[in-house]
Amino acid sequence: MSNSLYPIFLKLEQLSLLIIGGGRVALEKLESVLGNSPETSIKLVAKEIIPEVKALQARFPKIQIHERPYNENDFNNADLAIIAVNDLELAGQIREKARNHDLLVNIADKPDLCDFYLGSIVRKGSLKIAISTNGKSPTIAKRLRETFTEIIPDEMDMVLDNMQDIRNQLKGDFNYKVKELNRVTTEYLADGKKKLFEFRSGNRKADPHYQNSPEKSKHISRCHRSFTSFRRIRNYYLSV
Ligand SMILES: C[C@@]1(CC(=O)O)c2cc3[nH]c(cc4nc(cc5[nH]c(cc(n2)[C@H]1CCC(=O)O)[C@@](C)(CC(=O)O)[C@@H]5CCC(=O)O)C(CC(=O)O)=C4CCC(=O)O)c(CCC(=O)O)c3CC(=O)O
Ligand SMILES: NC(=O)C1=CN([C@@H]2O[C@H](COP(=O)(O)OP(=O)(O)OC[C@H]3O[C@@H](n4cnc5c(N)ncnc54)[C@H](O)[C@@H]3O)[C@@H](O)[C@H]2O)C=CC1
Repeated sequence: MSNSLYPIFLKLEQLSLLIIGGGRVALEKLESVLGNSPETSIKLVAKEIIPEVKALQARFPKIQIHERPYNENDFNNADLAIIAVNDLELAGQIREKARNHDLLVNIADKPDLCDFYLGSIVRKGSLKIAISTNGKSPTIAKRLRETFTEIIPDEMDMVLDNMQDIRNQLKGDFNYKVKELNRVTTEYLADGKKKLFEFRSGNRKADPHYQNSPEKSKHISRCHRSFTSFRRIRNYYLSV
């Protein structure tokens, strides 16, 4: 079986999501969506809706809930749909209607009918990793999520903050930036804090106030911790 799924990272909060179904599976999908993109505009329609789904409305005011059978108008203005109904034939019919309205569709229990799958999602601050097993084993996707969440240190976010600072400080054309960022990360992965800090404080070397300030010590320890973590992650993977 080929693995031709193509992952993208949607700005879901700028789109409109239609969910049909209000049972356990709809709840699971909603939690995944809201956990990552809490401001998403969601219209949920289902004949019967479990209390846990209804309760989400209090915390996430952009969910509109309609307890009734779905109808054709529900597809208007939606960009994506997640279908979690307990009836395959019905799911197939809903998919056709959604397609006629140019929506991309996920049908929870029918991979063959899906335009997209939901992934298992690892989050560490700004880092996000989406995992798919090509539909073969959602349980392994979940286990991998747990493993990565455990082994990637929380300080990973500091690595990203530092790299963003460095990136913003670089002056030059695109090729120069690419070269510098590759050089910086190669060096720091190899030997760490000193060079990174010199680079980071480069434009403040002439500032005696900064050189003796608590701010400088804070920056050194922050850089040190974040790149130590980064090296630890990398060395771990190189050793297994
Ligand atoms: C194809 C896909 C389409 C889609 O739903 O998007 C799909 C399909 C199906 N799932 C089924 C069952 C389960 N799904 C889960 C869990 C998750 N399922 C998710 C995604 C996907 N599930 C897509 C493929 C992703 C990939 O490529 O790997 C996750 C990652 C994301 C999310 O849903 O948020 C989320 C984990 C989130 C997390 O915790 O990190 C569990 C485990 C549990 O709940 O503990 C079970 C029970 C155990 C088992 O079967 O493994 C069944 C059988 C239904 C039945 O038998 O009735 C089908 C239908 C079929 O395979 O035919
Ligand atoms: N992809 C996945 O992760 C998994 C998928 N599944 C499958 O997902 C499906 C849904 O599971 P549950 O949420 O547990 O089922 P459920 O029976 O609790 O929920 C089905 C929902 O569909 C609604 N519904 C039915 N007909 C409707 C209509 N005409 N208009 C509007 N709403 C309608 C019902 O009111 C209910 O809210 C099942 O078929 C199950 O096999 C189950 C486990 C995991």
